[in-house]
Amino acid sequence: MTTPLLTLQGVSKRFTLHHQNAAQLHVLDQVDLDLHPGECLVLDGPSGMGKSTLLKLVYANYRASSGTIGLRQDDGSTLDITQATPRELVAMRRDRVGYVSQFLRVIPRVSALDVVAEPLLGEGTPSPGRVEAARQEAGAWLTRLRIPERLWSLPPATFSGGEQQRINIARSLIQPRPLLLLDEPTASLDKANTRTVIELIHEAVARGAALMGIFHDPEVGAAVATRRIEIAQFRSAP
Ligand SMILES: Nc1ncnc2c1ncn2[C@@H]1O[C@H](COP(=O)(O)OP(=O)(O)OP(=O)(O)O)[C@@H](O)[C@H]1O
Repeated sequence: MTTPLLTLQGVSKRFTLHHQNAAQLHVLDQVDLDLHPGECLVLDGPSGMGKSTLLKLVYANYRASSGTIGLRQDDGSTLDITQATPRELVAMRRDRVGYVSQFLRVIPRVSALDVVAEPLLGEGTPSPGRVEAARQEAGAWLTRLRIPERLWSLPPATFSGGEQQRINIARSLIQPRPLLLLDEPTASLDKANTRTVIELIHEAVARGAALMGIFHDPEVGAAVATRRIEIAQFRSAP
């Protein structure tokens, strides 16, 4: 077995509900989990059990109440995401971890093509050649995800839910990062685009990425999973 890319040890998450006299909501308790390159781990479990919360902890949208989340770096060292500085998190999201949620965070006045190309531009001011190459690549992704060319120059704010979701997928996958977190990436998609996303997931697994995802469509989950876990096992009594 390969060395894990991601290692969760004793990870717990409680929310403090400030509108309810600071009551504590215990969502995840003592999560121990390894994720290896070339795996697609599907999170199963009823609604509200903490599947999205687990992905958000790994992406550092939420801070763990306890435990460590280790992400192996290229030099063999480990970044503990729970302790990472803002600068380390920016670099982590740029280079190492992609996150596809159901919703696109729209950037005002930026065209769909540039929204998708942007992760390829890196830091600083890119050369015109680099911008052109990134746009070419973005166009290939938009074509593959069946976004009509007439939409490429428009900002995605007014796109349909399924179109926005495909822009989000292209933007999140265009840069081949080692870890991908997928929160219902096919929720608004038709059959043809769902099949394309399944192919993209298979390609990411084949290149050695590690994936962790939530799929409410059981057929999609079955098509992509190399391993599954039931998230309810990490629930504790409040
Ligand atoms: N920011 C937050 N503040 C307070 N409670 C939260 C917050 N985020 C999530 N929760 C609560 O944590 C619990 C788990 O939510 P989560 O979204 O992780 O569930 P899920 O398993 O992904 O559900 P679904 O399958 O319905 O998407 C829910 O009870 C939810 O209300």
